[in-house]
Amino acid sequence: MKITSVILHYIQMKLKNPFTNSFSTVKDRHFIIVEAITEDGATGWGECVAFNQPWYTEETIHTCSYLLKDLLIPSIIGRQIDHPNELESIFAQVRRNPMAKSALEGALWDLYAQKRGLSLSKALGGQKKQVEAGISIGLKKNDEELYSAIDKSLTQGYKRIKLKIKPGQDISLISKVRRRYPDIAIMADANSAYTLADLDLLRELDQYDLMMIEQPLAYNDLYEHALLQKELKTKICLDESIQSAHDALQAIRFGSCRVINLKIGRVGGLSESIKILKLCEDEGVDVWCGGMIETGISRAHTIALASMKAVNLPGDISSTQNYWHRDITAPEVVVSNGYIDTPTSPGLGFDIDRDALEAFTMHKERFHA
Ligand SMILES: O=C(O)CCC(=O)C1=CC=C[C@@H](O)[C@@H]1C(=O)O
Ligand SMILES: [Mg+2]
Repeated sequence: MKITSVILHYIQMKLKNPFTNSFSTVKDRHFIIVEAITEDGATGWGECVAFNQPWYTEETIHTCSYLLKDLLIPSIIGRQIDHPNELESIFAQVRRNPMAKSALEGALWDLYAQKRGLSLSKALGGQKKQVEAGISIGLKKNDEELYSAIDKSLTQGYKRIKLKIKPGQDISLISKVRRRYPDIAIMADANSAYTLADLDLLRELDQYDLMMIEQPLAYNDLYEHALLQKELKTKICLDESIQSAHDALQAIRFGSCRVINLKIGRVGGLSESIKILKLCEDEGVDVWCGGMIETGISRAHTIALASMKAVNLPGDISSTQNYWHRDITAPEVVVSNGYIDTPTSPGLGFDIDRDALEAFTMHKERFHA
């Protein structure tokens, strides 16, 4: 296939409710939606999931915009590309910056799947007809709000609940939730809010039967997580620390984690994600697909990835209704009894709602061969 033009749609979407974690409260989301068009007139879609500020990883929507416009789009436009795997060497001129690369790579995977008449799931090698959905619940103003969010998630059938924690809202929060809900599957995500000086506190979490604790220590650390994992019964899951298959290899070999939260954007795209899944399968490490408070486009990529056999735990793949009044894809992502059906039609399996896309668009930029 040959990409003859790319349109970047800069959009802004307001969340139904603010989402708070240890470092930030997200109220509205800016995305760059990538529309890539081939010489045959086919259209593929990708999404840049970076945040406005670099509190999660170092990338932002602005750094991604610069890289897409000045380096990544020019490197592929007008060029014959037979398989999205070829992008790894084409993008090698840019070190790191996985979210920028992933935004464009996702559109090429969509095109590649369409061209072969396959769903994205099948094009990746996915086998599951349905994927297991978990939900991520942000920090709340008080216990009542937290319990009501948990109750709602349980009614909707989510397979596991992820709770955000931070210093001052950790043992107290988890112990109360565990007392009130003795049998539910819960895990905690700290977004790097602790250090090894908090070892005693982190050890205390062992008594609450958490499925795992996600990214307790520094966003770029592997060494101290390995020391911590030796001290804990609870499995450590890494999120921010894993930005490539090589990071995943090091983390597994060092013993820094027993679980990986695989986010397509954070690791540079679907091709790199597949390498990580293969590694996890070979090494017997648990893995699930995370989300980025994203639109239906990125969710569609994530659902396709989660349909692969190596993904063995429910992901952060909540329904459209969880974050948005209106999404830019149709139909909505629906979670039913804790499952999402893997789409079977060619490509993403979701249509782009052009009216919604236009309604959220702040500006667009076009690039031609
Ligand atoms: O998209 C989703 O539903 C998951 C959201 C979520 O939990 C996160 C998204 C992005 C940054 C964090 O706040 C958090 C995470 O760390 O996994
Ligand atoms: Mg996380």
